[in-house]
Amino acid sequence: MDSKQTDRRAGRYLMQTVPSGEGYRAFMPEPLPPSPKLEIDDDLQVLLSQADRVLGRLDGSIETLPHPDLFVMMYVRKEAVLSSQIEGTQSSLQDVLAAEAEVLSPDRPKDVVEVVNYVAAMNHGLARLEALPVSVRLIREIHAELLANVRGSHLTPGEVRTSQNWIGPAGCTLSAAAFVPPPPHEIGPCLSNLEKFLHTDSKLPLLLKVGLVHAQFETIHPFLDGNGRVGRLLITFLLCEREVLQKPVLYLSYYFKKHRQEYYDCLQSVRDNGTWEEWLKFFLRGVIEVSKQASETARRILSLREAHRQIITENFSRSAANGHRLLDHLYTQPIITVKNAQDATGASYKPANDLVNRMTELGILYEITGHARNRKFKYEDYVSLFDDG
Ligand SMILES: Nc1ncnc2c1ncn2[C@@H]1O[C@H](COP(=O)(O)OP(=O)(O)OP(=O)(O)O)[C@@H](O)[C@H]1O
Repeated sequence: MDSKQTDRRAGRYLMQTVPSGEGYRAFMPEPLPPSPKLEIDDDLQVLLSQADRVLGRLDGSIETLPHPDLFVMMYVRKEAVLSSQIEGTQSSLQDVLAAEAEVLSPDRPKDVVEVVNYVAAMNHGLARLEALPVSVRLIREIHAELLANVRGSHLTPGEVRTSQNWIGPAGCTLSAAAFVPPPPHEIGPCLSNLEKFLHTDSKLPLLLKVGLVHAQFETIHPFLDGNGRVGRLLITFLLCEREVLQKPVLYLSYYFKKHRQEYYDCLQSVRDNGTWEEWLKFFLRGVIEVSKQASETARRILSLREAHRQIITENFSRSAANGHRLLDHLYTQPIITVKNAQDATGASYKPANDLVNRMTELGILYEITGHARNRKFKYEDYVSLFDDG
């Protein structure tokens, strides 16, 4: 493709002026799919088949887990932490798990609320997919969940922006921005074109479609805040909606974070040079990398659970059933109090306390507060499986 064909392929810059007379260039994306159409060369083809294969394998390996939903919940939390870290919050997976053990704790850090909101947005979106296709309406609902009652809530949760925004180093002016997305009156038409593309039954392989949609969404930048997070959630929702994945287990936040500059450069080059294929290669490499990692995590969970079930069977003659019950509970809530253990097993305080103490002696749980009262216990081996990133 020659450069004349590509430099307007993704859209064009429109000169705009603010009332003070200052000029800037806002970008107007062309509707998808790209024209001239995607050139699927050997490299792209190989990446596409590999991504399809590893994603299929990931989907299958989740099915082999005894409690796939437990894995999914941990995964969603990890994604929430990573995704919120890209945005600049500082909570760790440990903070989130600890806060969940004490849901009503008044000293729950604000950053954790943001992460918990991300989990809520994910769950809301997945539940809504039963009744509503991935659409502008769903995108707005997810945005409303994501920014409800947190920093940024003044930024109109669930509403597309009515003012011009821009991307650039902190404090930069509109005219010095790295990128200025479409003017506010163009957001409606841009989003409805995107929705049309989503619902058009094209022959485009799904992963390419998802990659195109993510990049286009980031270019439209329809909200004042949270565009990165909503755009990453869209990837997961589309894969679940089209049943490539039975469970929401593909998250690219870690990959985008690790290759942040390349990620931004690829998006910018699509706009400036129409290089959709290069972006898609970057995207597919991410799908391959994170699918492999997630399959490996699933495999390790399976063997960890087997090993710990065995230890419990050998060491708990009478209370093995409660031990197994608590063990399974730990896969959803890996930091617990004795009260949590009571709730999970149905045992009264004394046997639940004995159970937790015995699991601590056996090295399955670790007490993390160092206090004699209000103790918290962590299922360290499990949590550390999610430590990457
Ligand atoms: N040239 C660019 N430089 C930086 N980010 C860009 C660029 N182009 C698009 N983006 C997108 O903008 C997103 C950030 O937008 P916004 O701050 O609204 O989202 P967020 O969810 O609050 O942040 P984050 O994505 O950092 O978590 C990035 O994740 C990226 O997808």
